[in-house]
Amino acid sequence: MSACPLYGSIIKPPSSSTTLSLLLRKPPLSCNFPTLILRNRNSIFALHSYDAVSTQNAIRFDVQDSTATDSAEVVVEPAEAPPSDSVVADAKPQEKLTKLRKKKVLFQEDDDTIDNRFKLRNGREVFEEKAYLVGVERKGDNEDVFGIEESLRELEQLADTAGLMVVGSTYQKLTSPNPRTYIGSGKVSEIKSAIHALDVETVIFDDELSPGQLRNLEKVFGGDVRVCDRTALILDIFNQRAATHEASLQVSLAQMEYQLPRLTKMWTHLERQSGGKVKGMGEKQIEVDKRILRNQIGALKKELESVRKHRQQYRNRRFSVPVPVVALVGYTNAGKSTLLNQLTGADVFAEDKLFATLDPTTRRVQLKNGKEFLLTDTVGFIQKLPTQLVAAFRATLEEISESSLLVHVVDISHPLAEQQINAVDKVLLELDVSSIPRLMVWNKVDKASDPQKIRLEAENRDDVVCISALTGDGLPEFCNAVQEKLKDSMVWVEALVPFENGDLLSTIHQVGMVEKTEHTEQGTYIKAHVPLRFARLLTPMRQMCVSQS
Ligand SMILES: Nc1nc2c(ncn2[C@@H]2O[C@H](COP(=O)(O)OP(=O)(O)OP(=O)(O)O)[C@@H](O)[C@H]2O)c(=O)[nH]1
Ligand SMILES: [Mg+2]
Repeated sequence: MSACPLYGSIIKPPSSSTTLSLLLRKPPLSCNFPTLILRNRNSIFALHSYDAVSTQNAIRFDVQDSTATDSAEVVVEPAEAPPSDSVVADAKPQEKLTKLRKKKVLFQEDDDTIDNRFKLRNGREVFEEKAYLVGVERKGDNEDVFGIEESLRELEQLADTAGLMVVGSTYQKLTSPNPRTYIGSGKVSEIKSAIHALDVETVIFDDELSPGQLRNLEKVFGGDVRVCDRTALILDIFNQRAATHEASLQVSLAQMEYQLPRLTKMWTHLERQSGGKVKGMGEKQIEVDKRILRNQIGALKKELESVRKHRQQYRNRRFSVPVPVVALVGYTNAGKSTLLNQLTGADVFAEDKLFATLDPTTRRVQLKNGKEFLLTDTVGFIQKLPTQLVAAFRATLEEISESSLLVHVVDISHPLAEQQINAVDKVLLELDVSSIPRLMVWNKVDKASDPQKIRLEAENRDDVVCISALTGDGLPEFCNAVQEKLKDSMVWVEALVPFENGDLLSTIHQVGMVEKTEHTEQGTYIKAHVPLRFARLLTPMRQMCVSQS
């Protein structure tokens, strides 16, 4: 069995001599099913997380053991056994344990303080860790349009969404981040003082840290402080929020790909033992761990592929009824789900948190004039979106690439609305969807400081509609604009539909834009804009029409 390279620390002491109630802080990149091995002078015993009460960011193990003492050492292993060619497979249990990183159980807080820090969020118990945020403002960097303070504010929102309690933040102006520690040595000392003064448990960096930076910072801050970056935090939020099998697979894949280059960390103590040289057991173990992880990544990709095939079949079935599909895209928290709920009476989870939605939801929008279209809600975007996530969510985002129209929902009341628009455009560019027509929607007009000014500005531009998804203001105009835009993506047909194809005629009315119908002896003569896929169906009737004229 191989050790999990990233793990939590014990944050709650045994509460009585007979019941050992341990809270294992779950790291952002923890294994899904860790085994906890508790070892003291007298005994070694293993627990599996499925025996445990799982909270969003902590796992509670309740065990009956009167021999447990506060000097117990704790290690965490993944539950699954490695492939049989693993070099550690034959090692004796005792030896294996010595290879694992050990941690002293530290009991610093009493039960009451700890219990107060459990908060109920969305019906789940979350342990509020104390977090400290750190950013770097690059001197003369015009690309960093968000500005460091705004970027840190967004990071705070992300931390809050993940269930952390932000107790402080700091940033430093640098030409470029320090390759060893991301920030300069003076700043490192300042953060170390803040860690002690504020009892900080997690330090979060606003940019993705290299594996080396992560390792060095963990070393200077000390073993009990968890160091993570924006990417790990976003991955953690996605992990917490993944509700479907497909979303879970996608997040696990992204997490493992993030983890792969960072695997060295676990074995640094072995490297030290071998006199600082990276040869020997530690190195072999890294290779084994990397191979195991690569195998798991391969298996996950295969499983995702089969899930995708199912989804494709479902989508093909949906396309057999040629209702145009409109995809809602936009920055996280812009109001996409609220808009879908308002228009369709759907019950998609919408809240003032980042990444409320992970899975695409599609609902039918029926208009008063009898027309209809399908509206798809998608995962929100964010600046500095981890590339692993974009890649892993490509399947989900296929919903976007196969739609007839993209509706870009913008929170126009946000002070950085323009920067958010640019961040979304950047992701859309990566997704290669430039050929799909777009409609821009300025949402939350009710919340803007000067709604009238916003409305006037929108009127001067022909590609923007102002709405309030919350109050329903502007929704009829939105539906009209969607229809007009859809018309642009349709093709013009003139066809003679025989009377026996009455169903077809009503579908044309449903999905297309009918300009004229005329009953003739041979059937109904129709002039309309219809979706391209549908136009193909009508080809024989179009020829009939030509031969008639
Ligand atoms: N005042 C106001 N609040 C709104 C409006 N539309 C949405 N909201 C609020 O904004 C927050 C985010 O809304 P969601 O619909 O969850 O946003 P989303 O774009 O789906 O977010 P993600 O799923 O995270 O990408 C919620 O608290 C909504 O109530 C609006 O028109 N006006
Ligand atoms: Mg949403």
